[in-house]
Amino acid sequence: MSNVIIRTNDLCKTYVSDGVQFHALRNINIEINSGEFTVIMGSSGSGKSTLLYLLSGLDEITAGEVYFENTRIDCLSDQQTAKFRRKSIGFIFQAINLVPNLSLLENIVISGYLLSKDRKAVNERALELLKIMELEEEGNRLPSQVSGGQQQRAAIARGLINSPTVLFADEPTGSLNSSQGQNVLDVLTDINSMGQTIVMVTHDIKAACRADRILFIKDGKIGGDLRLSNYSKDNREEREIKIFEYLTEKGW
Ligand SMILES: Nc1ncnc2c1ncn2[C@@H]1O[C@H](COP(=O)(O)OP(=O)(O)OP(=O)(O)O)[C@@H](O)[C@H]1O
Repeated sequence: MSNVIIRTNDLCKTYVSDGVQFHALRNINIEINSGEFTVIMGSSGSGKSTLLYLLSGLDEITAGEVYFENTRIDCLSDQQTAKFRRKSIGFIFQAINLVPNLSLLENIVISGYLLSKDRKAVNERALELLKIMELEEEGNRLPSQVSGGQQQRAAIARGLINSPTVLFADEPTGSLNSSQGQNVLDVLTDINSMGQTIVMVTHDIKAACRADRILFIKDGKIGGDLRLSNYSKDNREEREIKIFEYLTEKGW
């Protein structure tokens, strides 16, 4: 049985700005597997975030097809798309985007209340997630009263509140210092080892070495596909060397 969870067929995205077309993604054909930690890497402007937005149904495609658990998501109605987003995906942004006047706990539960009427179950799940994120003491604080790393961990909890099929992350460590970033990556690695499928965009090799697999984008096309699952997750140095070797081999 196939464990492919997301599949694209000749996926394209063209932006039009001031009447000028820009082909941000061209004929992307990829499969993403359930339970894997997939990283999308590439230089600035290569199309990484655009791909993440199309795979998660957050933006409209120009041409091609996107299948999520065998459902074609690029031609859903607005209402179906909204339901799909709430139920099947979680999303973490570089800018974190917590609501500033709500506590961390309120930020987490509010996404749950939008989907489920069982507030008690949502509250219990939120407390469980706060524990996993090591934020038990901070739940009642406002985002401004905790560190950037703690804010991002709360955002991860918010992204997980509805137990999404896939957690998408767009440069989740981009606004954090090195130790906060490592901490957020540790959390993502832990939840992946509990079975959570993750697709993360990064240009940072230290973040990418957490992946089972890295898809490289170059000028809007898939330029490489590297599997790291044969290398121990604990030996990140070996994984970083492998990525460097691969990039050198490709002449990037
Ligand atoms: N709304 C838009 N209108 C026009 N062009 C856009 C738009 N969004 C993105 N682009 C262009 O599409 C290309 C891909 O953008 P994208 O944000 O996906 O790149 P990226 O690899 O994520 O870059 P970065 O690492 O700098 O965030 C870039 O050249 C960008 O300028």
